[in-house]
Amino acid sequence: MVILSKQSIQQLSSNSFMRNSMASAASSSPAFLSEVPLIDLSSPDAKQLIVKACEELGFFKVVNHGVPMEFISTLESESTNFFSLPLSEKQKAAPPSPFGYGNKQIGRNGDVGWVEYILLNTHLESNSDGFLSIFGQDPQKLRSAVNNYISAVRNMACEILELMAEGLKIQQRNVFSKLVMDEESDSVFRVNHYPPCPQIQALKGMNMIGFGEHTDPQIISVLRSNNTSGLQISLADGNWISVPPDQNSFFINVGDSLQVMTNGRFKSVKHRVLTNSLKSRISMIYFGGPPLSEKIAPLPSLMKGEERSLYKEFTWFEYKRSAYNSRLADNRLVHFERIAAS
Ligand SMILES: C=C1C[C@]23C[C@@]1(O)CC[C@H]2[C@@]12CC[C@H](O)[C@@](C)(C(=O)O1)[C@H]2[C@@H]3C(=O)O
Ligand SMILES: O=C(O)CCC(=O)C(=O)O
Ligand SMILES: [Fe+2]
Repeated sequence: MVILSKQSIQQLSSNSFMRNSMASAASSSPAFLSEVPLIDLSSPDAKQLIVKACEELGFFKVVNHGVPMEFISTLESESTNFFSLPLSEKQKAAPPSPFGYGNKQIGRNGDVGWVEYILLNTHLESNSDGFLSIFGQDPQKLRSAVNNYISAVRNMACEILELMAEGLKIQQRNVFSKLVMDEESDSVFRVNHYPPCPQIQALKGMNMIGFGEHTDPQIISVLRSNNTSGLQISLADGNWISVPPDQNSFFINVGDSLQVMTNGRFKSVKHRVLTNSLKSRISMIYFGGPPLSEKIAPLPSLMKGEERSLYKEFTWFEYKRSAYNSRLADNRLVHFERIAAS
């Protein structure tokens, strides 16, 4: 269990934040998804089950993932140590522009949440040593902890993307995975800390937004959290469903770019995080993105008969620029949809 200092909790409890986020307090529906699709990566059925989950929900849970527990716990404890530092120390690594420490403000367009976080470039050499030395006591130790974790998670993401291609009967098995394995891949790593929010106990039936609803713009997101609940996904009918936490598994989100590459067959899942009144949540997410110059378009081999592309042509650079100029809850793909011919 992660225990954070009273101080780090107080840092988030400013009155202006409470006023601001009360306005966006969400009514909680305690429903838990009876079964999040569960994929055993060692099972021969994995590829079909992954395709089914991506078509129906855009979200699933993975076991037998092969990521050593030691890599996960080392990074979680480094992160816990960092978030327990005084705010003045953490702010030496701020603002997240785009990489660094962020507190309550998410992105550049006015979104706020009951969260503090670290955003890192997965090419670690692009993050300054100064930043890494604030994050960890020993930058060298931290660098290797982050490297070990990211490379193991990237390999797992690659295996999943190859199973997706096989399940979709695409000849080129690495059609998706080569994009995140590319040296130029524009991938991001994020650690979120949601301190407990005791004030919400008084607000019966309400919850504070930790991270507002959104879809992830990249190809694939690989999320691991501690055992504190909070993550919710939106179903096709608009209902929000709580995802039971599982610290030994990973959760996979289909991102907007994969929705486009499959011409809408896979769904980019809308999700959000609500804060817990008693326990802090730590999540670590790898966002696998393509190189900036990559053209994102439906794969011709997936287009059946007269099927037309639902999207205009764009590069990841163009999509990312547009996404980073949008608010969290905006539908970012709508600007890239083709108007259907009548
Ligand atoms: C409000 C925003 C935060 C975000 C950039 C954006 O303008 C819209 C997309 C957001 C998101 C969601 C998934 C990831 O957490 C993230 C790093 C990303 O690539 O897109 C965040 C961006 C962010 O926190 O800067
Ligand atoms: O922190 C979480 O559990 C999810 C956060 C998230 O969706 C994101 O950072 O994009
Ligand atoms: Fe997300």
